[in-house]
Amino acid sequence: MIKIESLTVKYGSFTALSNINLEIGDDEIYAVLGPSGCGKTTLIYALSMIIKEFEGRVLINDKPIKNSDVRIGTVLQNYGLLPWKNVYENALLGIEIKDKEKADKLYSEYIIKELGLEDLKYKYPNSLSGGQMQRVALARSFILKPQILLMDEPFSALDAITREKMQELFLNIWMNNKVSTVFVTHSIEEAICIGKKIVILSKSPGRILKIINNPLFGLKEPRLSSDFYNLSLEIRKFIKEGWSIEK
Ligand SMILES: Nc1ncnc2c1ncn2[C@@H]1O[C@H](COP(=O)(O)OP(=O)(O)OP(=O)(O)O)[C@@H](O)[C@H]1O
Repeated sequence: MIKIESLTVKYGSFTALSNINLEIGDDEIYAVLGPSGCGKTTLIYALSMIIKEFEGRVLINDKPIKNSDVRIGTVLQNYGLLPWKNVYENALLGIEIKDKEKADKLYSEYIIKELGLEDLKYKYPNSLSGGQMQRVALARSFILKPQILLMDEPFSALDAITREKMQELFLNIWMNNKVSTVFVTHSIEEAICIGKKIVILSKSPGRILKIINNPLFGLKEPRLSSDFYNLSLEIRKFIKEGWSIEK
């Protein structure tokens, strides 16, 4: 469980994120939508302790994040792969750093296979496409068996069809390994496919404008439901107003 209480993050005198309050259960994915520059990455950085100075509190299972030894899986925009390690080594990097003893070879192989990385195992990051690198970063996060999962536009480098496949694959793996997850995206459709809750942030400094309980979460093929279109229209209308008018 991630509890975010009155979180405000500043860069010097500039406020990037303002008074965020969220409670993300162990079996929940919060999809975060917000305009460019509103502080979505800043939120991921604060939750992953890349940014350590902030106002308010972040608790993981009721312990301040700074004092917890929680395993955090992150898929960041720059993928965070080490260029001198191959795909297999990069995928196992998180667990080997955190807890070599617990590295589960069978599970690692399963995730690598599920993410279609078997044939790429001995390749190096400089010979991979953006989408392939995203899959390696995703594999690394799952292999870590994290207690919380933070994803910053993890599928942005993929074409539409591969992106849909990856969303489905991600959800399949996640459903079998549920963990509190924050998933940042620019895509309304992706938020509906992935988020149990959809959080809409304001323009900078990012504040929470709305949290939507997503009735389509967990459906096998949400895009085929007529409610999918209605919900995306509703969100689109809300965003159009919410992001253009200062509230
Ligand atoms: N290290 C930094 N120093 C000063 N300002 C920063 C720093 N990092 C980010 N910012 C500013 O903080 C604001 C929020 O940035 P952030 O990257 O969190 O936004 P974002 O919502 O993720 O944007 P995008 O959707 O474009 O990726 C922006 O105005 C950005 O310019």
